[in-house]
Amino acid sequence: MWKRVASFSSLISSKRSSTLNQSMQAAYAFKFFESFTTETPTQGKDGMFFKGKTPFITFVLGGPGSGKGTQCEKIVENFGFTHLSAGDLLRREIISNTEYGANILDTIKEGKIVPSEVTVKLIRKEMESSDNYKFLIDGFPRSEENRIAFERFTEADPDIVLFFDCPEEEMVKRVLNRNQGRVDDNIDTIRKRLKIFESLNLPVVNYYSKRGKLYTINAVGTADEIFEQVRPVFAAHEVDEMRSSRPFGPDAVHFRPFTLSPRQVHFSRRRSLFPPFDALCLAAVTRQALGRRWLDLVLSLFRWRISVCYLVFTKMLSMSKLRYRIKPVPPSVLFTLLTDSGNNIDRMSRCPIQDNRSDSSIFFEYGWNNLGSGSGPI
Ligand SMILES: Nc1ncnc2c1ncn2[C@@H]1O[C@H](COP(=O)(O)OP(=O)(O)O)[C@@H](O)[C@H]1O
Ligand SMILES: Nc1ccn([C@H]2C[C@H](O)[C@@H](COP(=O)(O)OP(=O)(O)O)O2)c(=O)n1
Repeated sequence: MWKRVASFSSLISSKRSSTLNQSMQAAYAFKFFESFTTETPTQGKDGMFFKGKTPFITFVLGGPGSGKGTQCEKIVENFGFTHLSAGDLLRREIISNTEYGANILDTIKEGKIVPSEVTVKLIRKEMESSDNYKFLIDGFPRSEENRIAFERFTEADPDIVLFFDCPEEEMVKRVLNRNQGRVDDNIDTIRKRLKIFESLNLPVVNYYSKRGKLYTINAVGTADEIFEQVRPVFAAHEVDEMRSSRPFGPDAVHFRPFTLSPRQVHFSRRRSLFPPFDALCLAAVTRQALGRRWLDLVLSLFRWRISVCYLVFTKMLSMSKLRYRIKPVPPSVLFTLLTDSGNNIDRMSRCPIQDNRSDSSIFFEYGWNNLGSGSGPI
């Protein structure tokens, strides 16, 4: 059955399938998938496996024994991802003795790659049943065929691609010491897997490198040392993620899961909350400073210490996680800060009409020109 099926999967280009017996794999892949699945796969994210939140997908690539699984455990602990190891999912099929378990076992023993549709289906099923939206997909895609099948069936694109770069001899040493009773952890299969890694996996690595998604990690060193290279990648993206899931602010308007293209989501995630306020502050300070003699610039900045403090405060806030918990200061409060506190004495002494009205109302009556436009007492 595994090798009898003659129909080609429409997902796999015949050009790519020429490498390493790919055409044969492709030939039985689609039929295999048809039998494997109990439902007709529909393309697109809507209603498929994403429950109201754009998934955050990380592909974890690297040769056998490069330490992918070890680092994934640390990423899960530190950043709350759900770890989906393609190899583990396939091994689970073997252990559960599903109809195709035996075929998967043969493929793995040979050091070859299981038909993409099978692996994609298993991954997608796990994603669908997970409450999490942050996924580490370990050991996938292992070939261009894997990558294309994933894109087609899920219409999803990885946010990050990690590549653990490890010398071959180190990988061989680690795999032979792995001691997990795996059928493919023997020198013959490892040599085959390394060849396949080079011919099929490295093109995928190059593909993501060209698209600017690849983070190459030097996989030599202790697990902790390696994780110190991995940590900043996720720390940076964690901030972006929190920004995109904020319930208020500019992103809230732009963040509409499932209707944005991955590119649009990418940009909306990077939209800052504070630029309008920062710009307003900066404009206010600059305006005050313009037209003065250069010596007055320092004084004006001092006079505007509150707005400067606000500027620094918002900048710091925009870089911290607190930004998601603190609502931005409304423009009216900002104007009050700019007009009342910093210029109180000066403005009152220069204002053509001395009265008891609130500082803000005087500002709105006399405008910028009557505020702090001299080098009087601060
Ligand atoms: N940095 C490291 N230094 C030495 N051994 C490691 C390191 N990282 C992982 N290992 C060991 O190497 C073996 C393979 O690691 P694993 O995480 O399973 O790799 P992969 O998932 O890439 O095949 C395991 O026995 C693991 O304990
Ligand atoms: N995308 C994948 C991932 C794994 N496989 C098969 C073939 C691989 O040799 C085995 C084991 O994969 P696994 O990711 O567990 O291997 P390593 O952790 O890299 O040693 O599973 C596959 O066919 N397609």
